[in-house]
Amino acid sequence: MAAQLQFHNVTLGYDRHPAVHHLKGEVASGALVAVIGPNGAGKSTLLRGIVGIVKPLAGSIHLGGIDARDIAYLPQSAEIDRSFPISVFDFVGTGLWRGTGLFGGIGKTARKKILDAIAAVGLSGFENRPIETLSGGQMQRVLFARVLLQDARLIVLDEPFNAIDSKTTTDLLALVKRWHGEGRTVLAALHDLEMVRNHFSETLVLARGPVAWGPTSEALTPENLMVAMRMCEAFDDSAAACADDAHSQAA
Ligand SMILES: Nc1ncnc2c1ncn2[C@@H]1O[C@H](COP(=O)(O)OP(=O)(O)OP(=O)(O)O)[C@@H](O)[C@H]1O
Repeated sequence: MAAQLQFHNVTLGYDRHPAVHHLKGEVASGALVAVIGPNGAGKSTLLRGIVGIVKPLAGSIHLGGIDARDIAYLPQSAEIDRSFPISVFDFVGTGLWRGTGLFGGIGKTARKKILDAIAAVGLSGFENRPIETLSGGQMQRVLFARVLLQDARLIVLDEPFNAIDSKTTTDLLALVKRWHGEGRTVLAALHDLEMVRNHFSETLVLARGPVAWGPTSEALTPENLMVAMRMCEAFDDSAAACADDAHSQAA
């Protein structure tokens, strides 16, 4: 299977302080990958690196045959400014920007697509509600509807099931499985290890650097989780980029 994503010894971070170190490897097209690790392990940073929000301090990330517009990204809910005055319909409709442009009009076909996406996440009737009035679980459904509409080859989900009830989780997990069944590549940062074991075929255990990466049954072991915990605890947050990273960046 062709690679959808390649990590070439990539280091990602903020203000020259690395948050994810020396990641090498690739994600096959159509893979369903869980990214797990303790708090602060670098999961969000890695996902932000993939979608281009965080630029590598060293090394590189290659997208196999797609460009950044072909990626749908669901950020952590805390990163979304819910006070922005926008309705559910208009927010979900931003998933079509790739086709319509920022100021493109929404025609009949686009309107139907938006309504269908809202219906697919069980929110018919909520179209005119301002997003700030939604519950956490409803907002998560809205975010999934926007991803659905993006029709992307690569889908990147940052803690998509955080703080939502089991019914919502079941519904949204079914969407993830549908995307996987359609041959899309899906990466998700997750904390629920039971869910990972039961539903994700591949797992990357991250602790600033990779601890293990492969079939979930081999990567998600108590030993690897213990190593990840220790590595995160020992990590020096104020460390600068490695000398060889600084060199390769300058080159
Ligand atoms: N915008 C930022 N500026 C500076 N440092 C940041 C920024 N975002 C994250 N970091 C730091 O990068 C490191 C990795 O954070 P990251 O959010 O990627 O971890 P995570 O695995 O997603 O954690 P969690 O499970 O708690 O969401 C942490 O030390 C964090 O403080």
